[in-house]
Amino acid sequence: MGEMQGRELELEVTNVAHGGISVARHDGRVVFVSDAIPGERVRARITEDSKKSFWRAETVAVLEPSPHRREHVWAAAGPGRDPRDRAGGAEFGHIEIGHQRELKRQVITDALSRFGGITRDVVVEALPGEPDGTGWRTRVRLHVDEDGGIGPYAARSHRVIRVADLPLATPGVREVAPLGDRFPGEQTVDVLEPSVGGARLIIGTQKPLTITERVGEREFTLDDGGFWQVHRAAATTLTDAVQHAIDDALFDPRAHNLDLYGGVGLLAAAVGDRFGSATRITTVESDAAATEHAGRNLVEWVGASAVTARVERWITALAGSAGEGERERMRAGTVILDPPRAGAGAVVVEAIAALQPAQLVYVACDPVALARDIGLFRERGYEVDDLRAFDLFPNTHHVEAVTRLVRA
Ligand SMILES: C[S@@+](CC[C@H](N)C(=O)[O-])C[C@H]1O[C@@H](n2cnc3c(N)ncnc32)[C@H](O)[C@@H]1O
Repeated sequence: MGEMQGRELELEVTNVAHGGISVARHDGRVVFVSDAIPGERVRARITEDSKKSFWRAETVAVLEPSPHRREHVWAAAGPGRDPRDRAGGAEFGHIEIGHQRELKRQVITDALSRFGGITRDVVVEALPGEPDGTGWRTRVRLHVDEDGGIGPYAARSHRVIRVADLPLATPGVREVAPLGDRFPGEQTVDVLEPSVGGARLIIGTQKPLTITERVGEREFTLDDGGFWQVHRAAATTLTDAVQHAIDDALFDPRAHNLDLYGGVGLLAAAVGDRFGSATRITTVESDAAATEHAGRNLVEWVGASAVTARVERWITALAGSAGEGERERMRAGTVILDPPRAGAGAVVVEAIAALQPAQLVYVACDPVALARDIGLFRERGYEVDDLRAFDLFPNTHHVEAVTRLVRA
């Protein structure tokens, strides 16, 4: 810790950076500032000064507000509280919703240029029926503090913040969230509202129960603690986006098509629904419970199968062992991949590229990880020929992208 820690500075905020923070400069040094908006002048407290190249700071007072600043959608996360007592998970809640999307657009285009080596303009699309970025979260994790009380973590820390409400959550989640109750001895309380069957709680590590999610006419089962898209309209939006991203001219239902990081089979089903029940597609997922559900969720597609494996091992083994017939089916194939936040990474990109599929549809929740992987695919002969972005996480800095890459 250096001597600046805890000191307050006046800063001109100039840019937005990945991770929901803004950028300012002080005596030539970059300062990452939370809870500010580019164009503002703020008083900020230095929270980290151990690095030579940059410091971190949190906004204590806004001296010259941006025209895009508005009252925070969640008082518990807003400037009325000391930065250390602000609830995390709504770090863009003080920014007018259209401008949030503009900032997300800037973050994506900047990441694509810096890490992916491409210049591409992007529009961040609002989800249908999205009013102001509240009421969308179908899943909320609350943490238990030392007195048994519950709340979200503070931004960038594991301090539990007691809150009176959860405005980003769906009405059902808000209704059952036991915000005033105590859960001594537990670590977490999850509140979720699947699209079928009403809202419920998962207290600690209780035995998993099966729930049902509906997407259009189709139903998916999954464990209540298992992965499912969080925004109430996300599963439908991504189904539609993946179906549109696939280039028909490059799609062969008899090829070896893959749905990597497949969860309970949402995107494999999107492909099957578009190209028919004989479509061959293998979904690969590391969580055995999810794969078991995927097997059942995809039962009506005779060509679909679900495999429990870590993608990096499975795809490397395939790239190493495939015979000529298999390689031909892979070259004709379409690969959907929807990795967690860290992205697919070099090992997976290398193995996929070695198999030379006709097209890839990459669904990404982190623009920088996506851009890095795009850079790796480009070095191996693929190019982006379609990219859409969706505001799947309004009032947070997160943004989703769906990209098609084809052999150059
Ligand atoms: C972003 S989710 C996507 C799930 C699915 N495509 C969907 O939309 O519902 C990522 C999934 O990858 C799985 N996963 C994470 N790391 C993995 C790995 N190394 N290999 C295989 N699956 C992994 C997670 O369990 C999770 O289900």
